[in-house]
Amino acid sequence: MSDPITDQRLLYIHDQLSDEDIQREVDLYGPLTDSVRQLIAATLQTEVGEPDVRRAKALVEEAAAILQERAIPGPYGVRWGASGWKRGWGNAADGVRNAVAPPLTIQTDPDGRTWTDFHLGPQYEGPAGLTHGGVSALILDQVLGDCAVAAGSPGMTGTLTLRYRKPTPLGDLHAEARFDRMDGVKAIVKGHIADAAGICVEAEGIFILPRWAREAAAASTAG
Ligand SMILES: CCCCCCCC/C=C\CCCCCCCC(=O)SCCNC(=O)CCNC(=O)[C@H](O)C(C)(C)COP(=O)(O)OP(=O)(O)OC[C@H]1O[C@@H](n2cnc3c(N)ncnc32)[C@H](O)[C@@H]1OP(=O)(O)O
Repeated sequence: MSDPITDQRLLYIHDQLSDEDIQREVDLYGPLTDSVRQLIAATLQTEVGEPDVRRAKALVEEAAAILQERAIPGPYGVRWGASGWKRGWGNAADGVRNAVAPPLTIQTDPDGRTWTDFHLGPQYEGPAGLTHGGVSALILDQVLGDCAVAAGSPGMTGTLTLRYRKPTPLGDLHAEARFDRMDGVKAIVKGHIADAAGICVEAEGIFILPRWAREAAAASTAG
């Protein structure tokens, strides 16, 4: 029987890929992902006639069949190359190969502040003309989670608390996070999403390295 903890561990993979090979994959798959992202927006915005909709559908199905000819059977997981280059390429917020991701390019300043300027297209709509609250949560989860990583305390999200202070428009937005403190094994990180006029959503996250990873880290330090 499959065990979720074992399944999860098996998807953290050190595959020793060289930086040159990883860069080649970025250059190959990145533009494909961008094209699919364009397709998602076009699918919801198009007003062409019925024959064109049907023709587009057939072309999309043909493209999907080509890509499915050889494919991994499940999630991409998190992989590291020989130099330590980390690829969370299936990640729903910033995955290089995930067209559902806005995408986010998350930066970290020397003082540990983690931030991203990003653009949300029409596919992220919740209330009319506004960003879906769950999408804001997705983005804050990732930006706060990366801030915990930058602070040296990576972890799964234990608790994410949000306060939606004012409606978040679609379009150009900014998100940022700062490490607040450790409380035992819990890393506490605070952040927000803002538009040009100010803060829209505030967040506090508690990130915890799972027990199995804490035990593996303790064993490798001891050994
Ligand atoms: C080889 C490398 C391995 C790396 C490992 C990778 C980690 C990720 C790294 C980098 C990612 C960066 C990007 C992230 C961005 C995206 C994040 C997401 O979307 S995450 C998906 C959503 N979250 C879940 O699905 C969590 C599901 N929950 C769990 O897995 C566990 O419940 C977990 C890890 C949260 C805690 O499990 P326990 O077994 O480690 O916890 P116990 O040992 O019982 O408690 C430790 C302390 O934490 C508190 N605690 C436990 N659960 C809590 C919770 N949910 N909220 C707040 N505190 C909690 C407890 O009260 C205890 O506190 P006291 O030490 O007594 O003060």
